[in-house]
Amino acid sequence: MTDARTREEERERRHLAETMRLLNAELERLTDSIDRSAEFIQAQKEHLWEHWRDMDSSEKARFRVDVDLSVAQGEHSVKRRERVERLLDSPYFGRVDFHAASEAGAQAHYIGVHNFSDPETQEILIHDWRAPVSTLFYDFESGEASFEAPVGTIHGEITSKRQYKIRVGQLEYMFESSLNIGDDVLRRELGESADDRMKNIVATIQREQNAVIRNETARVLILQGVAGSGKTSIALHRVAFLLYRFKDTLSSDNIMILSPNRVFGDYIADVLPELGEERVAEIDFDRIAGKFLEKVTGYETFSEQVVKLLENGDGAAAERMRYKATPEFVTELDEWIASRADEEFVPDGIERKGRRLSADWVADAFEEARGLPVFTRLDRVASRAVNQLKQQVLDRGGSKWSSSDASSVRRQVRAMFPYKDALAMYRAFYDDPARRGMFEPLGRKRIEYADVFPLIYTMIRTDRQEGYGHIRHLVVDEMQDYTPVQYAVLRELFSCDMTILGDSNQSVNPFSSSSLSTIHSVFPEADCLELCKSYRSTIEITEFAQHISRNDRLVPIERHGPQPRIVACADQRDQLARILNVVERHGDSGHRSLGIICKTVSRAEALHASLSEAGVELTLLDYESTEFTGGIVVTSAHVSKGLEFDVVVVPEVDDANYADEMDRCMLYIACTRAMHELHLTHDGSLSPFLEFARELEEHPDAVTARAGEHAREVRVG
Ligand SMILES: Nc1ncnc2c1ncn2[C@@H]1O[C@H](COP(=O)(O)OP(=O)(O)OP(=O)(O)O)[C@@H](O)[C@H]1O
Repeated sequence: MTDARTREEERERRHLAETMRLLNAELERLTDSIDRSAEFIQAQKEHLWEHWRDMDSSEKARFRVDVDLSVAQGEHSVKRRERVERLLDSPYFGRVDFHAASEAGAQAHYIGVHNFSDPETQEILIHDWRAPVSTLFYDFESGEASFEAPVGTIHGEITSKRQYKIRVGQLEYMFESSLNIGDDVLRRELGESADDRMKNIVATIQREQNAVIRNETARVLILQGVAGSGKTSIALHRVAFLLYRFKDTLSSDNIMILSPNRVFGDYIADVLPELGEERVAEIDFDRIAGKFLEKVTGYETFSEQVVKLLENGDGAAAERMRYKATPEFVTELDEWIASRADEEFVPDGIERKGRRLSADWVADAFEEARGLPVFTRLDRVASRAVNQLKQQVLDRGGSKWSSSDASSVRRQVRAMFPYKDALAMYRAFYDDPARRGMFEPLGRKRIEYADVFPLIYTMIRTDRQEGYGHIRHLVVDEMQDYTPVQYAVLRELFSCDMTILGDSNQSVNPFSSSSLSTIHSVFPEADCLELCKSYRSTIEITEFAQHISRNDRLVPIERHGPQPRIVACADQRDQLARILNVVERHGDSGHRSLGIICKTVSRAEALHASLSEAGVELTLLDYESTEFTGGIVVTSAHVSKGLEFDVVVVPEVDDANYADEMDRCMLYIACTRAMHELHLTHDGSLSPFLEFARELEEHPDAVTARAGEHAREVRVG
């Protein structure tokens, strides 16, 4: 190391020590203030209990205000203390020296997860990564640069940029990097083992990712990104950015994430708290379906549909799905619903208790409510009729008006329209000979998944429904798995900004997946952005997965690891032994998480049972799971969406198991979950999707003795 570098590093260590000293002093000050607030509140409460009877109402009110104020101050200090605690672990990760054109010299700006100012001088010692000046760190190399400050654009020159890794207050390494966020630091970060949960990436956000995070103008932003390009991470950082940028008008209560399942929701749950923001509410399409259909009809779930297709491909069902998965279908259904009122409502006279309203009166009342959904319109006519007739009956004197009279009037109005509810109407949509056979309920009271959202859409378009009015920003992950009609439902329920992200190569159902252009046709006003760099996996794993499902736009990050292994096994027993072998070696490696990803949940259950019997401690993740656990996990490709593991094993990659297009999607998803190592096992012939990798195939002779003891005559999955 040169003398100059040693001196610089020494200077940085002193700066770090001084920052830590100030942070520790602030921590102490906040802890004192929290303790004092707690003591004050306790004293006030005791005083209140003792003197409650003697106090007049104004005194009581004053006391309550004082207590409320102290509670609020205490809560504020607790939040600040949490931030200081986070900074004490790693106060900053970057520094940018910027010489503003209007100033005499360059100034060093340290960037961390939160702002921190010197309590005495108020000088900003650490800038929040979301602050305007921090864009210099993410968006520019050395040389000319500018950023948008509240006072306008500040032009100048970046004279130096540094990156640091500080853990538990200790400087582990630092890099001088004139480039964007240096590759060395990024590679080091990516080379680390997977955490149990998704982690924040503030220290190494790349320029193209920063553009998505800091986009303030798009009302709807659609982000297509290859596997492992950081879409989910970016969406969460974008939420944190928006909460910071619009802190006066936007809170975490106004944001919702629509995620593919609860395991995924749990997996990402820590990112926002790590960034100093509250968790945001989460929802999925199954819960939306439950809310609407609970009292209407039974229905197949998305996962049941996927299982049906994977286990016993049903051509006619696939045809129905395909028909209902186009934007044209939404237009057709929409137009049909809109024309029902004009075509099928037949006004008639209403009679009750000897009083009558004419068919013309009814027609006029119905016309006046034009613009409302048809069932709301009928209710409006019925309410007006009830009021009119009731008034007439009461004016005449002598007779009374009861609730059964009102019900009779409502029944008469409903009888003027041939459908009793949205479900009846939706069924009738398929009476048209051109659509015959496209609606096949699963028994008397259960509909196919492909009908769930068309029906919900019909319900929304025909009757007033409660939406999510308080939500101001919705994040939709795995966008490719949702059909245009699901987007139409979202549009009706959420009239807010959206960030929609996904990857068309990772669809779990090729019959009803949506491409970027399909989604764009539902949101023509959307800004579309694309992320092509893939960060998760080593170049060897990424290239392997590219052969399964090619995306020419994908650019792998330069990080190397072992070649994926395909192990040809003698039989099921041998295959189980090979998997046990990987599990055993995993225990001794430095890696933390291992995902064994089967094609379906039922295969995952069987393998979970076999491995548990062999004494392996592991967790099964299935459709009912709500938590993501680290360690060794057995799951299905569908459930593994969005997750990642240090090491992945994909069992049973034979030609019977991975044969059609849907299987290809599953195999691609499974392989792209691996960060550092990928193992595939099979007995029988290799899947045609892996033909390209024949030369990687290993044909070990015999089962290893230790593993062989555990292996039994069981199916692997
Ligand atoms: N700029 C970055 N710095 C460090 N790590 C990154 C960066 N971008 C992405 N990663 C890492 O890459 C991995 C993939 O990120 P993420 O899960 O957000 O990608 P994704 O596009 O949603 O993946 P998929 O669609 O395959 O589920 C994560 O481990 C994430 O931390």
